[in-house]
Amino acid sequence: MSDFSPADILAQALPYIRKFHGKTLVIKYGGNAMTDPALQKAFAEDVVLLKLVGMNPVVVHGGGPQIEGLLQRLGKKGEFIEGMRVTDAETMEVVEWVLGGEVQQDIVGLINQAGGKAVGLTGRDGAMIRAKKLTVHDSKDPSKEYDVGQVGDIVSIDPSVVKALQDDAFIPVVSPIGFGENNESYNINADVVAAKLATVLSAEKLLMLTNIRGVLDKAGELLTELTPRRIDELIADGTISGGMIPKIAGALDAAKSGVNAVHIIDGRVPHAMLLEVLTEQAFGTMIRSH
Ligand SMILES: Nc1ncnc2c1ncn2[C@@H]1O[C@H](COP(=O)(O)OP(=O)(O)O)[C@@H](O)[C@H]1O
Ligand SMILES: CC(=O)N[C@@H](CCC(=O)OP(=O)(O)O)C(=O)O
Repeated sequence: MSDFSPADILAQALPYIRKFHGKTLVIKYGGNAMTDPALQKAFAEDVVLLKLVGMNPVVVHGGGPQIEGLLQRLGKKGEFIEGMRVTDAETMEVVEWVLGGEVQQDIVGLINQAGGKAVGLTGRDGAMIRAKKLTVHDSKDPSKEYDVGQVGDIVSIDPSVVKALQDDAFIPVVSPIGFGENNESYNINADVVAAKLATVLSAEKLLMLTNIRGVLDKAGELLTELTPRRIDELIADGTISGGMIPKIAGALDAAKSGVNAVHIIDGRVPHAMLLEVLTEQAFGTMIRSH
């Protein structure tokens, strides 16, 4: 970027502002990408800037490390299977408390401070995210199943509350909690919620901000583009593992369901989102639908 003067950079943004005007951008803000206060502030400023130039950002946030922190204080240790937190009743209470409370309100507060009008929602609000119990399949041997407790599989998303807020100049900030037939709560992976929400909103872009440069190959090199076939290979040989599994699965679903641009990007880079949306710079990993 140092080759460009500030005026060059601003001028470069114009075609992107025109292209994305009035379009919905779903931004997954990972718990790992939100640990540094200066980065959090830059993130909130980016969201507000995109809104003020006429785009419709919708934030879906995670909070894995923050949940882990409270579990530890309570003397519990989190366990993950295939990137999903094993969620017993007590863990579910912690998840609701952390995601629906502190983490969300921090993001809402920072966006408001940056001059936006953010509204925090969980999947219960506006009867948005209906879920049922998820059965996790082993990524290498799909006949093998795991019970991970109160983890939700999305049944449907009704985005009308998000749309209503968008139309009224608000910025929705969604935490990944769903509700079941008997009003029970479900803990849903935030990547999965972001991907599905992007699909039902017919979003132009899905940006997943995480704590790594993008998807890496076995040698640690950045993969700038991924096709469905390559993703299958990388999962089968164990190159993609842990938290990257639901992220890439969600990203691929969204790409196949018509979200035009799906990118996994490095949330540790200040203003990562602006660079991705408003400049020519290729950044992170782009997921292709075919
Ligand atoms: N092939 C891969 N490329 C990049 N990251 C990977 C890969 N396989 C597993 N990972 C792990 O996935 C993590 C990102 O997922 P996760 O921790 O769930 O992030 P977030 O909190 O942003 O959702 C990375 O930090 C890395 O440890
Ligand atoms: C089922 C499941 O794993 N839910 C996640 C929800 C939060 C999340 O996804 O946070 P990140 O985006 O920061 O990873 C969890 O309990 O950690």
